[in-house]
Amino acid sequence: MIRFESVVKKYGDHVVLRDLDFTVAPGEFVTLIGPSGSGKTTILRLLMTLERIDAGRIYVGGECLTHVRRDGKWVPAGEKYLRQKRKRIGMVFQQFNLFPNMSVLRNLTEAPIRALGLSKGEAEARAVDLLELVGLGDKANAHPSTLSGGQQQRVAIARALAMRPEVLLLDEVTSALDPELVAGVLKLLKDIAATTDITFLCVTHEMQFARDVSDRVMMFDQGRVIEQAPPGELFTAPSHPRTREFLRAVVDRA
Ligand SMILES: Nc1ncnc2c1ncn2[C@@H]1O[C@H](COP(=O)(O)OP(=O)(O)OP(=O)(O)O)[C@@H](O)[C@H]1O
Repeated sequence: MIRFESVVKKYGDHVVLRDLDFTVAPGEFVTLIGPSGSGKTTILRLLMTLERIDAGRIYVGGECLTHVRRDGKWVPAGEKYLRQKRKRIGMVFQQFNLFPNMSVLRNLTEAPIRALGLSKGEAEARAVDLLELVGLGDKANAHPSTLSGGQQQRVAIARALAMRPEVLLLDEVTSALDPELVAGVLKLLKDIAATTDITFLCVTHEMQFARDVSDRVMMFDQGRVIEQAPPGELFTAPSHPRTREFLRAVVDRA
């Protein structure tokens, strides 16, 4: 579960998110679409606690991510608290962000050992299972640089899953891939979404993927959700003029 409650995020004088409210239910797959610069990645960065909000509160799994109660008041959470909470949230990035000097296996075991306290054996058993799941059972000892972009992205997905996240954030995960590798990665994510109870929040320009996999699509513009609906509804009969304009532009570009 994810909940944004009256969230404001500014960079200097530039207000990126304005009193933003939305909820993603447990196990739901929600996709954020909208024009460049509208604040979609900022939402993911806030959930990764890479940025601080200026007002409001964010909740993950029913607990507040950004604030703690002290003497009956909400105060911004400290770094130690944020580190704890961050463990429940996985993210897969556009650029894979694998550790280049580690084998594929170690890419998957490093964080579970360090942050979750798993033994090396436990972490390796989990990693081996996940590499099988993403179709890379034979690449455990390979180094990321020897893999294709699609394979590297599969490793990044497996690495995120190795932390058993409650929430998985996807940020344009296919943008850096060669076109022929996109479908395989999207199919993998679709299968994971269908077979786990992970809550997904996804930013993508792949409208077909958004249509295929999402329970709900949120159209975002200038720091606000201007329309949200199941994909069948939003893509076929968008009600907001900005959504219609955006979808037309996306189709024209394709
Ligand atoms: N670190 C930063 N410092 C200053 N401004 C920033 C910073 N990060 C983002 N912004 C600004 O915040 C706004 C929202 O950016 P964000 O990356 O969230 O948009 P987006 O909707 O994800 O765009 P895109 O689809 O192009 O990735 C933009 O105007 C951007 O220039």
